[in-house]
Amino acid sequence: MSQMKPEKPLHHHHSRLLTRWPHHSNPYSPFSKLLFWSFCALSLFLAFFLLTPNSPSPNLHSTGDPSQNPSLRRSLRTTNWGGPAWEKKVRSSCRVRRSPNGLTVLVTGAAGFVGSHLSATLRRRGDGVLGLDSFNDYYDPTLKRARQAFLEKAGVFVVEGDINDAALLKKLFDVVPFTHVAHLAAQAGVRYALQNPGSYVRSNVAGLVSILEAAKSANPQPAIVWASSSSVYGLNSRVPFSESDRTDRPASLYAATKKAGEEIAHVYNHIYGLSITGLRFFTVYGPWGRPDMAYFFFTKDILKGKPITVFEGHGSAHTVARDFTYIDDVVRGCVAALDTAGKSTGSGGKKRGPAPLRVYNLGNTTPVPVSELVNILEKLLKVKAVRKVVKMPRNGDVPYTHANISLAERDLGYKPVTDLQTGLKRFVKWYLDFYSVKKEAVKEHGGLATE
Ligand SMILES: O=C(O)[C@H]1O[C@H](OP(=O)(O)OP(=O)(O)OC[C@H]2O[C@@H](n3ccc(=O)[nH]c3=O)[C@H](O)[C@@H]2O)[C@H](O)[C@@H](O)[C@@H]1O
Repeated sequence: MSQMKPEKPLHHHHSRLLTRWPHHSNPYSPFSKLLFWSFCALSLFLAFFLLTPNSPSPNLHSTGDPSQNPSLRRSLRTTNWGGPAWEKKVRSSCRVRRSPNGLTVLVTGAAGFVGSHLSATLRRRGDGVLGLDSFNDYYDPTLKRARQAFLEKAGVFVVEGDINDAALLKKLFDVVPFTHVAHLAAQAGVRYALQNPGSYVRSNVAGLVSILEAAKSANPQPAIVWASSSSVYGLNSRVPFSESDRTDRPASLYAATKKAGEEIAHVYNHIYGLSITGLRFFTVYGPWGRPDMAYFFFTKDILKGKPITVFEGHGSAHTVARDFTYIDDVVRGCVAALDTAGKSTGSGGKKRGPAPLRVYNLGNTTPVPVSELVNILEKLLKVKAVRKVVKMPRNGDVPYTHANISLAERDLGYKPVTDLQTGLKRFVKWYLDFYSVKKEAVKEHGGLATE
């Protein structure tokens, strides 16, 4: 593509180009100019797409970021949705089996960790559920495909597509009168933002806007429940974290994009009357979890006998701890948020009256030090971890999270019931089964917990 870059001053380039079209007697005619500028625009466009480098990370490559990810670029360009058979699958997945109050929910990020659990739970209850997922390769897509397989068995169709694909979203809202959107598609992970900042902006900012644009134009307008993050509290030092605390000092770009999402939610609620609920998740873990999260790759590395890096804090904030929250508890919170979401009031892009705008912490209320997380994993796996304790790098991590959940308790009836020991036991059981870890193989590294 480099030959498409202008090497000479533009006017040279201009006249040289125009000599290729001799039938235009006047090289400066309006038509020639139009051709010339179209060519320049096309060259720039192609150069932008084809010369953008790929992610440098070998195992956490690119994300929901079309410019950084060739496979995603392809999937955005090729239309693999539409047609009568596809529409039939969409409609059947959205059929409500629980009347009269059944919901019809579009779940974005349905092949993701929280999205897959939420989709299955809603479908089991008899709600109509349609999934949407880009299946990008931020982490192993085979795990996403496995989640898709269990959703298919549960009667949930997952459409393969991107949240930034406005035509696809319009089509979905044309085919199905969704009552709710559970928007869980996002570029997750705090530390990866240092490697691929653009993917956070595209998924968490542009992607959210794209969903809200589609929702505000839909008729009826759905209510939106979406995933914010405990990371919005950033450098807040008041504990436990309450929804009324400051969230204007994010420590990572990830947190900044989630905080931006909360402000964007305000705009769409204010202008268009969309009912919007943001849920601040606190380090959600459990079976079918995300391989980029510490509890997951610690398990993998401990089983392999590989060293794990355990962060410790700086100065007085010595203990690094998280309010780890078990997936089933979080899913109950999501379902309650959907059930209690008031209606959007607008139609056809016009606001008709005020609509609810809510934000809730979904945490566990019991922070546990990361060193204790490792102790529990060691006991469950019966393998001693090889720990490398290092000072927490300045990579966007915060030392401590702790949720005050009284608001969610009051409005959603949210009540987490799973402690870290219990939740990790279920995770480890799933992990060993899913990856077919043989007891014999594990014993080589020191043994394995037996039930
Ligand atoms: O709830 C949240 O707000 C966030 O929770 C997690 O972010 P995080 O809490 O950083 O979860 P992990 O990446 O699993 O890290 C857990 C703990 O392990 C520590 N850690 C991580 C990696 C490592 O190599 N060593 C280590 O000690 C981290 O500092 C952190 O304290 C998710 O990755 C985010 O997507 C989510 O928004």
